[in-house]
Amino acid sequence: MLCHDSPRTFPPSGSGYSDEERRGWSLFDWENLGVAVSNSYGNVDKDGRKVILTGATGFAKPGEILAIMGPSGCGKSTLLDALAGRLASNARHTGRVLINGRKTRPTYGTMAYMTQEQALTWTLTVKETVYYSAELQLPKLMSKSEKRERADRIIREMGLQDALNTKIGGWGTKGLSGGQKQRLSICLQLLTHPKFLLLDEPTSGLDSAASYHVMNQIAKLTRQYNMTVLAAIHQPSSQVFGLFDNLCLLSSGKTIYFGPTHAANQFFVVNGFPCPSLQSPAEHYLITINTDFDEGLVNGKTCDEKAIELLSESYKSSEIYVGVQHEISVICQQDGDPFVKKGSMQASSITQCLVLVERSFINMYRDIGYYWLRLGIYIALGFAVGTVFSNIGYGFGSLHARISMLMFVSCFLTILAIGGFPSFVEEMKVFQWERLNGHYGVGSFVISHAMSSMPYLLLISLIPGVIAYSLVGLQREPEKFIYFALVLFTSMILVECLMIIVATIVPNLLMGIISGAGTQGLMILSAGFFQLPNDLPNVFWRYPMYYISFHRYALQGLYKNEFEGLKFPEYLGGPPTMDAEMILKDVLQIEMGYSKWTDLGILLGMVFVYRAILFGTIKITEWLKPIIRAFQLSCMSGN
Ligand SMILES: Nc1ncnc2c1ncn2[C@@H]1O[C@H](COP(=O)(O)OP(=O)(O)OP(=O)(O)O)[C@@H](O)[C@H]1O
Repeated sequence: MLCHDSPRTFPPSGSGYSDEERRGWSLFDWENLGVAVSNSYGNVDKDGRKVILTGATGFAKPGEILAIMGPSGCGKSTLLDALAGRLASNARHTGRVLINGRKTRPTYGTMAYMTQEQALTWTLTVKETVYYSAELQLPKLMSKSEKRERADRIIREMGLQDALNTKIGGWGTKGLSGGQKQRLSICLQLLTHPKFLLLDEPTSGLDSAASYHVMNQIAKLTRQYNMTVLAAIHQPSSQVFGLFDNLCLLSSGKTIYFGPTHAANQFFVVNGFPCPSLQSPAEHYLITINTDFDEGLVNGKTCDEKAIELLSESYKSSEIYVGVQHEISVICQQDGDPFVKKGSMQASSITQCLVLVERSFINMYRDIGYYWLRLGIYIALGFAVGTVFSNIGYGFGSLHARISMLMFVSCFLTILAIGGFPSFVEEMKVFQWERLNGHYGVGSFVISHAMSSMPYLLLISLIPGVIAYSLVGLQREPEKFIYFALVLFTSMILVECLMIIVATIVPNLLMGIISGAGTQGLMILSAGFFQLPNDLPNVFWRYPMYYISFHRYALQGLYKNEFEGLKFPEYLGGPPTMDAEMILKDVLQIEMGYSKWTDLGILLGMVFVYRAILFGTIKITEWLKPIIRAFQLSCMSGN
């Protein structure tokens, strides 16, 4: 069996750590950790709970790699999630998790965690992705060239230099392979040399040579920067296995072995499962503890639940387990450094905003579904509106046509923002992943997204606006057209923000599209067109919907803009006796106590309010999640 070059003493010699050793500590320990989920199917107990992990005890130390291994579904990811404080909402954990000997709940940005699901901006190249991430994550005192140097080095170390200018790919565009994406995700996590690095299957999708190179680089950085690394790993080769300091073997949620990698072989020998001479130890352990298949035969012994039970009991009565407990008790007696966020070590908020604006702008430019597709549809609709209402004129019939045309433009064009929803969801996924890993703050995201989308929103409101306005023949004064375009532009900004708020609350694509369309439908219904304002039922529709629907201000502004100054001939042709302002007030029940500019002002004010709501929604969601979880857990334990 291949072992690490310099095996560490285990249990530790002496009873404590020196001050030098404790400086910059990053120490994990967990005792009797159990995880159960509710609302699950399959083997559940009488309370409907399924136990995923039970009695897990262990630790992870700086400068060392702990490998978590076991058959698929044994609870490796669940253990990492529990340690990172990222369990699913239906999961409850028992037992104790300490960081630096203190009970701390890991929050945003306190550790780097590469989950199995990658969230990468698919339109960017490898180089762009790592460069932008370096600018976001690395300290403000570091120069741009130093950041790029580090990014280049990490790209090289992960063997991605040949794919430097390859786009990540997605949505039917093939870019990086699965293994390359995996390595890119590792690059992003390694940029800052984080104190805690959790990797869920870092070598999946990689061939054995690539797996070794990647893990070897991680091992080097682990020793060089004293990082504490935990990696859930499938089927490592002997070479890769030799890089690990400690091993945690799980089977059906039970710990079969936790201790130094080099002592595992002896443990299996003692328990009657010696490793065949030509087999890799890691492979042997995994075959031995896999109970998923009937034919599991190792050295003539069938590996069933009983064998697992035997190994688990044997481990609990072994000296190795005593050693683990001793190590944990030593750790707990130490007064470790408090666990701090890395915020102070990052780029300034202004730099983060500028980098995010640039990155988001490029993504919007390259993702056809973000704006370009909509622009095409808007142009087509601009022509459609222009031809249906062409040369509207000033006859009595034009009164109704004007009202309908303005209604269609202000409501239907904005409702098409739903078309960009898939892109919003993708962007939110990246944001949420980067946020969890503490790459930047919520404020930087909200401001940068608003700024990067402005040019595109101006484009998609102006071009179809010009087409529809000129073909229909609305009032010719430039001031009237500018107002028309400004209302369209502001409405686009608002609807865009509304959809991102929906994507924050409902990140599921289909549910988000339905929720977004439903919300807009309610706003349009209460805008005062389909039912006149005074006829809207007071409860809900008038108060508050009529007052919070931005479509109402857009519609009123557009009506005032178009009708003010016009006179219509009476039906059957006669002298111009119908004053348009009278029509606005008496027929359309428009509030004439203030000018159209006030309507536009309200819309602009709403832009800030909506962005503040987006900021608040993200913050509240982050704040509420642990509270809801705690409430769910107390309900579960009350069962
Ligand atoms: N939130 C959850 N709700 C219901 N079941 C869950 C939940 N989380 C995990 N499980 C179940 O717990 C078991 C362990 O899952 P986990 O993802 O930890 O396994 P794993 O060892 O990481 O597997 P793999 O190696 O295939 O990724 C699986 O059967 C999974 O379906």
